[in-house]
Amino acid sequence: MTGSPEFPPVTGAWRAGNPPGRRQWLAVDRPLRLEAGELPACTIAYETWGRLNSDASNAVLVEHALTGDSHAAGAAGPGHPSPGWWDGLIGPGRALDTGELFVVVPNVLGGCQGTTGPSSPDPDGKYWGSRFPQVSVRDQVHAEAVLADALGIERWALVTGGSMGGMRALEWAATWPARVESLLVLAAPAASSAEQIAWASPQLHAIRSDPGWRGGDYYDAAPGDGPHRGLGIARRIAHVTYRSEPELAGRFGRRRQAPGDGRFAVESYLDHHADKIVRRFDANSYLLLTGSMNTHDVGRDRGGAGEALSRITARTLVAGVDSDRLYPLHQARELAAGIPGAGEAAVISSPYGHDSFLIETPQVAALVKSLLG
Ligand SMILES: CC(=O)SCCNC(=O)CCNC(=O)[C@H](O)C(C)(C)COP(=O)(O)OP(=O)(O)OC[C@H]1O[C@@H](n2cnc3c(N)ncnc32)[C@H](O)[C@@H]1OP(=O)(O)O
Ligand SMILES: N[C@@H](CCO)C(=O)O
Repeated sequence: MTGSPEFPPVTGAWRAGNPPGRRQWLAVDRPLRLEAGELPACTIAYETWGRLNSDASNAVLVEHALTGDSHAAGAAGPGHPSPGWWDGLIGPGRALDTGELFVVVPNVLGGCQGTTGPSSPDPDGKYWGSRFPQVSVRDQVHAEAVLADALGIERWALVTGGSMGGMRALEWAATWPARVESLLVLAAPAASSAEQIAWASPQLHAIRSDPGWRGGDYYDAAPGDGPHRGLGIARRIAHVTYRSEPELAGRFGRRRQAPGDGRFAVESYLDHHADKIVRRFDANSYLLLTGSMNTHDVGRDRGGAGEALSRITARTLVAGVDSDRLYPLHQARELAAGIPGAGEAAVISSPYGHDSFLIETPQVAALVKSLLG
C-alpha cells in the first residue's frame, strides 16, 4: 500500500536518508473517523532514524508512553533538554540498529508534542480545548495507520512500546494482523483494570478541580494561570505508581530533603517531577490520554480479549516488570497466554517498577534482539 487516492504518499525524502531525529509533520486533510465522533483534520508529528529499504520490509514502529514523544533517540540539544527516551536502544549497532532498520516514532493523537490534540488549533484557528473529541487507543492506531500508508509501509517488521505505547502496539497487531510481523509489548495489559482506572481517577479529579483548568478552555489564560497545580498533583500520584516501594525506601527512606526544608526527600522528588511535567506537558492532553488508557480494551466489540488476541499472527514477545505495581506481572502473563505462539511472558527484573521499560535498557535490548533474531 503506498497511500490512497485521497491521501497520496508523502515526499519520500526519507528514502535518501532523512536527517535522523528531526521532527516532521504529516498533514491529514481529511476527516479521521473516531470510535466516538470525528476529527475533521489532523497533523501527525513523527521522527525517523535509518533508511526505508526498497521493499519497505525494515520498518519498525516505536510507540511512546503517556508523556513521551517522538524524540526516542538522539542526544540532548537545542529543542531537546533530555536525550531520546530510548536512546540506548535506537542507533547504529544498537538493538534497534538504524544501520539496518528504519525506525518511526509518531507522537500520539491527542498529545501535545506536535500531533493534533486539545492544545492545537481547530480548522478555524481556535484552540480545540474542551471541544476536542475523546480518542481511544484504537483511534490512535488508526491515525498511525494513515502515517504508515503515507510512508509506504504496508507491514512493520516490528511494533513495540511500553505502557500506553504497549497498548497501541497490541491494538496494531489485533487490528491489522497482516501488517505486524513481530510484536513486543512491555508493561501493558489486554485491558485496563479496575485498579489502573482507580489510580487514574484522583489524577483526573486533581486537574479538573484546579480553578485554572476552566472546564478545559484555559489556553488564553495569563501565563502561569493554567491548571499547573492540578497537573502537578496528578503527576505526583502517577509517579508513585511508576516506581516501587523498595526503590523509594532505599533512595529516600525517611530522610528530610535539607536542613530547614520541611519536606521529606521523597516529597521533594515528587515535587521535582511535578515541576518538570508542567513545563513540558498539557493538562488537557494528560486528561485525554489517561481517558484513552482507561478505555483500553483490545477485546472491545471483538467478542472479548480472548477472541481479539487469537487473531494476532505476529511473532510476539510480552514482558512485564517484576516490581511493577501499576501493571503487575500477572497481566503480562495473561496477555502472553492469549496470543498464539507468544510463549511465556518475559520478566524484566528491576527495582524501578513500571518505569523500568524506560530505564533497564540492556534487558529491553535483549528482548528486542531475541525477537528480531
Ligand atoms: C523531557 C523528557 O522527559 S523526554 C520525554 C520522554 N519522557 C518519557 O517518555 C517519560 C518521562 N520521564 C520519566 O518518566 C522519567 O524521567 C524516566 C523514567 C525516563 C527517568 O527515570 P530516572 O532516570 O530513574 O529518573 P528519576 O525518576 O530518578 O528522577 C531523576 C530526577 O529527580 C531528581 N531528584 C532525585 N532526588 C530528588 C530529590 N530528593 N529532590 C528533588 N529532585 C530529586 C534528580 O535530580 C533528577 O532530576 P532531572 O531529571 O531533572 O535531571
Ligand atoms: N513515566 C512514563 C511512563 C508512564 O507509563 C511516562 O511518563 O510516560
